Amino acid sequence: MKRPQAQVAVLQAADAQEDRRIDDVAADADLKPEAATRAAFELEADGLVSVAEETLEHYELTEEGDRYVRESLPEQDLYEAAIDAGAADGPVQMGQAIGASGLDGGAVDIALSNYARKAYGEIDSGEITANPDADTGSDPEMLALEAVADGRVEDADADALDQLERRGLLDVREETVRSVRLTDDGVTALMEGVEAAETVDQLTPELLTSGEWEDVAFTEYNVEADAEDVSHGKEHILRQTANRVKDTLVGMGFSEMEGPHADAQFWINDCLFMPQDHPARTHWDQFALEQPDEIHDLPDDLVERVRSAHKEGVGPDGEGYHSPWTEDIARGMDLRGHTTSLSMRYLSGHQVGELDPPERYFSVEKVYRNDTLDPTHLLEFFQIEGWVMAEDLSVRDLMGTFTEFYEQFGITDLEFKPHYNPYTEPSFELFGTHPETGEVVEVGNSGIFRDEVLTPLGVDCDVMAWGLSLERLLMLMYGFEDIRDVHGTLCDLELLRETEVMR
Ligand SMILES: N[C@@H](Cc1ccccc1)C(=O)O
Repeated sequence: MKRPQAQVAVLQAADAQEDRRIDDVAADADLKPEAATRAAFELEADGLVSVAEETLEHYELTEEGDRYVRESLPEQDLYEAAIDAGAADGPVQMGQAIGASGLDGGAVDIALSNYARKAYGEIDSGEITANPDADTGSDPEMLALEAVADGRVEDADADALDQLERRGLLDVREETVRSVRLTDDGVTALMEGVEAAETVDQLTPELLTSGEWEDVAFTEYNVEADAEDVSHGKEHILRQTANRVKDTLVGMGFSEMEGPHADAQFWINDCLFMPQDHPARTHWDQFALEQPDEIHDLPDDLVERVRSAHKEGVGPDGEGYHSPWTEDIARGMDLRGHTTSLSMRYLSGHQVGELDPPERYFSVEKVYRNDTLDPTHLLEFFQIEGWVMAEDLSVRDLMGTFTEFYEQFGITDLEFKPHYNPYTEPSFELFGTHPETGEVVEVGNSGIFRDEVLTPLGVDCDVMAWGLSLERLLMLMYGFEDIRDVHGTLCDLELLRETEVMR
């Protein structure tokens, strides 16, 4: 039988009686560990060897752990000092015990919290007692520290090891170890004789520069052979989904809007008929900018019409809030709390010129809100903004658009709830069902712009609009339960690596 050189070497180095670690096999076979691993997987696919995998844990004391094992744990020091101060007979002043223990700085807090946890005694309103029965000499955590230091991890108590890891006294590193063993077929193959095929299994720089590559025969690929995982960079799932959303909307006839992340309150709030003295004004809890603190280029004619809508109202009866309004406030700069600021810029005709209905625009862009972090909120998220301008739009058009859009992502159980926005009437919130928890999750907000918004913008037909959350869409598509696993500083890299892309 002819086999590539690396496979022959692994076959010859493997044993039928015992598992041999791939690293040892590689050393005997004079191969790099990766090459030996690959050859082993290829041989395994043909039934000539078996490959076993084992996860080994390596324990190592941290610098702090190492110090304690040579001296003592801070809580042991505190206990000794408390006993000396008479705390076994009744409460004594904590300051006295701490002073006598010689502990200072962060060590005091460490001592106190572990002292109480281990029931070495009690700490209450500045006084400390010592439990005379506490056996601090055989503290399980100290014993475990000693076991690790002496290379006898197997003697250590598992709970104590966990606790040491939590206290940062111990580092645990996992290693996957693979070993190979010859199968009966492998033994037979060796007995019948295995020769190295004159094939090349790797294209090397030498082959390329010498030109030899033209004459050699290459080993066939076995695309089914198991192989070692290599985690490489890939597009983030959120970015992938954002691009898919964009493609979907373009497919539905929309064009993309773009515009500033930091924008004037004018575009974020005033154009949306949110009174400057009204609580709704800050309902997204926008972040204000200190530098620059105001925008310079606002269109005068539009500013005038928006001012008038706020102060004098709109329409023959001048309906509206008749609220105070100053341009100074409108010029203030915020991080946008929604991308409806972009919709205002485009609808005003100042971005792409006069619009001729029907028109459809969208954006998939970041927005910023001073929310409280929790499983469904971050301080920033991607909003899928969109609007359709046409004659005679109704709520059915809005619902139909959402149904069509979400269907493309496999979401077919949308629910709508009447809602309030200062700038749309009617307004609707959208909900979907989380595939894992079964909970009904809000995914977006929508409505038909009020005349008080459209008239100053110079739009005289209907406009329906929405802001949907890309992250919530992702949660419904993939079943993620905590948005912090997906992005932000706490994200779970393993989850992101392993999540399969949906198309
Ligand atoms: N701006 C709204 C979404 C929305 C946009 C346009 C019309 C209606 C609602 C939000 O952030 O929730």
